[in-house]
Amino acid sequence: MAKQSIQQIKQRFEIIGTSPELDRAIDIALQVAPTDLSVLITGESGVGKENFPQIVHQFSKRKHGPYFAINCGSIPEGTIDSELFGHEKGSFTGATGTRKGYFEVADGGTLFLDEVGELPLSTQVRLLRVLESGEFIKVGSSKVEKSDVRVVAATNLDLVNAVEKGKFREDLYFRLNTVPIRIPPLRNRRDDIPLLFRKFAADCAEKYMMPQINLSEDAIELLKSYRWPGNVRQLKNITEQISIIEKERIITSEILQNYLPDHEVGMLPVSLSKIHESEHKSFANEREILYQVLFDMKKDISDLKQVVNSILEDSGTHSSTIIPSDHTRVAVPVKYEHFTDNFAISKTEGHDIQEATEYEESSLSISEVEKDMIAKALERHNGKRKLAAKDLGISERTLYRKIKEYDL
Ligand SMILES: Nc1ncnc2c1ncn2[C@@H]1O[C@H](COP(=O)(O)OP(=O)(O)OP(=O)(O)O)[C@@H](O)[C@H]1O
Repeated sequence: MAKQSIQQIKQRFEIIGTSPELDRAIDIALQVAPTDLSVLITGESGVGKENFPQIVHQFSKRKHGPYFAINCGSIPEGTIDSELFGHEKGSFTGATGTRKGYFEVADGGTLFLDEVGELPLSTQVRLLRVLESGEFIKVGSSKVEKSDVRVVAATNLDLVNAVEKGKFREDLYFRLNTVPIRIPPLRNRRDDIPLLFRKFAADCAEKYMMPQINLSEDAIELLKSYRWPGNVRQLKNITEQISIIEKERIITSEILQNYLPDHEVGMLPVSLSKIHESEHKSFANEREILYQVLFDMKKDISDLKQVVNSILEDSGTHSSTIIPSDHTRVAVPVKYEHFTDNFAISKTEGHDIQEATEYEESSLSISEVEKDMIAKALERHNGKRKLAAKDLGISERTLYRKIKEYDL
């Protein structure tokens, strides 16, 4: 494909980057588009896979037909068959009428199955059948129906590994992977990093009507040398954070490093102290949010200990009751009547020591905190995953995965 056409595609789909790997991925998408072959787009999370099925659709003979993008990871296992293939009235509780599925409504068009690796095995069987013969059966029906749909699938999982583990059908993998398109991680196309930064900074400046941020020379080098585990999505988030939080419009490497989580040396809470010191809370991904929560909880506990100690010292009863800052289990001979939001403590009147209460610093694991946060967010939003995911700052797909993982 001529460079010119690739350039036009980039403009039309607002794809930024000049790396040969990215150009090659666009080139393959354009070449395969007019055929009816299945396409599998692979690449780490956040690399920019979502544009590619649209390129395939827009440059195919189906471009005037319907196009639907379905996130397989965010649809509960119990309803995925019905979503994809439809159902008959009365086929399950709540099926008050017959419903068309995506394969029926997308007849003559393209279906983008994102996170295809998340499909349950039983749905994989149905998918293979429709891909091979165009035939499908609605849930609760026995009538075979036909549909002419082209499937473009995407995944950030290692499907070969999933096949080996028996989680993904090998025949379906080969059927979907007729033409693979691999989107390289951002760290393998470092020259694109400053271009993407400039684009996101310009978008942000326009959106919030503010002067655009620019990088100093040393900041460009730092940005390019970073590993970008969250790829373009992470770069976009960080650019937006800097645009909004920083007053300076020239971003130096000193400013920039406050926003780059220390993934190179492992994501230890120590990196949070840096964040805390600078008071720039940059959360590149959900794990960081959890570290921040843990960090804040730990700080709250030590603040609390200090308050208790100072009260005990004031009342002269401290000799045997100082709460050590680093011990996990201590005896506190104070009756806590209540803790207000700002940790004021009321002792029982007239008696400094009423009873010995055992105080145990809770040793919550990250997963426990995560589970708790997710459960609370779901409760707050009456089980509405979309709102809960937004509240938690994670994708709906990730939330769905976590719900399954924690059996919530
Ligand atoms: N080359 C690019 N130019 C401009 N924006 C990009 C580019 N690549 C990705 N983006 C932006 O980065 C964000 C993440 O991209 P996208 O959602 O396509 O990632 P993904 O690979 O599908 O991730 P996931 O597997 O987690 O769904 C989007 O906002 C997208 O617009």
